Amino acid sequence: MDNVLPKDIYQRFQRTQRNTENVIKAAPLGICITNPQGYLEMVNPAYCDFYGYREEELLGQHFTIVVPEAHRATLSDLHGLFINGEEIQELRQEWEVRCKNGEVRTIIAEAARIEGDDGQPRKVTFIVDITQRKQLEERLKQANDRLEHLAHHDELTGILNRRAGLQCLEQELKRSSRYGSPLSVAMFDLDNFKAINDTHGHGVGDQILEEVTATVNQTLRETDIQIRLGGEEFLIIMPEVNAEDAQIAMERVRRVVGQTSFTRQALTVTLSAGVASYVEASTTRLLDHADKAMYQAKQSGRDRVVVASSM
Ligand SMILES: Nc1nc2c(ncn2[C@@H]2O[C@H](COP(=O)(O)OP(=O)(O)OP(=O)(O)O)[C@@H](O)[C@H]2O)c(=O)[nH]1
Repeated sequence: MDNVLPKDIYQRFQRTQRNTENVIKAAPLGICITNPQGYLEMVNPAYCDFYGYREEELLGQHFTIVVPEAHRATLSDLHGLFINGEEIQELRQEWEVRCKNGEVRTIIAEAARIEGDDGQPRKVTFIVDITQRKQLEERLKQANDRLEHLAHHDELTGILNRRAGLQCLEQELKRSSRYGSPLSVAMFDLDNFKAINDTHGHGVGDQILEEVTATVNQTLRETDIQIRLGGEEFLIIMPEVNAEDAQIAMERVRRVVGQTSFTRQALTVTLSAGVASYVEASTTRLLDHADKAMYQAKQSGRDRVVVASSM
């Protein structure tokens, strides 16, 4: 280097500077430089393309031109802290930004503090568009939520399915056993449902199941839990309710369902129910008793509630 003339050094320096500028121009990621007050001093083509602005529309503008209204104050504060060196040297964060056409996108912005040729600090920000990744993540989350819901709920009626319902009963039984509180269950089955399907079709049958579920839910207390055991058979868990009150509640359900017209065809349907109350912490025994009581209700003419004899 000793024998290099000052003119050569100057030319080399100029070439290096041009090279750097070309690299910044060609960079696939958006780059901008802001002054200490937050005004844009440099934007590269990728930055302009991403936001949909021309270079001259951005230069001299406050950087929050691309920030949604709700985040402007926060980002301005953060910029001030960062440029004055009160925060970490480099900042990497995910942000929502707004393009010229109003579209909101998600970026990861990585910022570094540099010294400008006037000795003042500058913020260089590199942005990477992660909108698509975010959208995919969101769709994946929604799909997972849906799967999670389907794993525990009956698709037709939206109430708990058999597996989730029985787990729930298990928990409620444990609670009753621990605190010595009452717990009742009512198993019910729609009467002569086959005839409805045969006469009006399976679609109408499905609609009746949906509407009956909603009617029963409205008739119950908020703390009661309705479960679809399968087909036209349901279970209601009534925490803190003794056999006598469960019978009263179930009689009300039976009456309301029997008096309601379902579907556009204004069809009526009745139900038979068996009520059993907790004595010992066995899900199987409790369900068995409710089932037997429901069978008795069917046997003795349907459209009635039978309470299981004490266990
Ligand atoms: N539409 C519809 N029908 C169903 C569904 N699940 C079960 N079923 C029908 O429910 C009917 C049940 O018939 P059965 O078990 O003979 O009982 P029932 O006709 O209700 O007579 P009882 O229970 O003795 O009063 C059958 O026709 C099943 O196909 C369903 O998800 N949708």
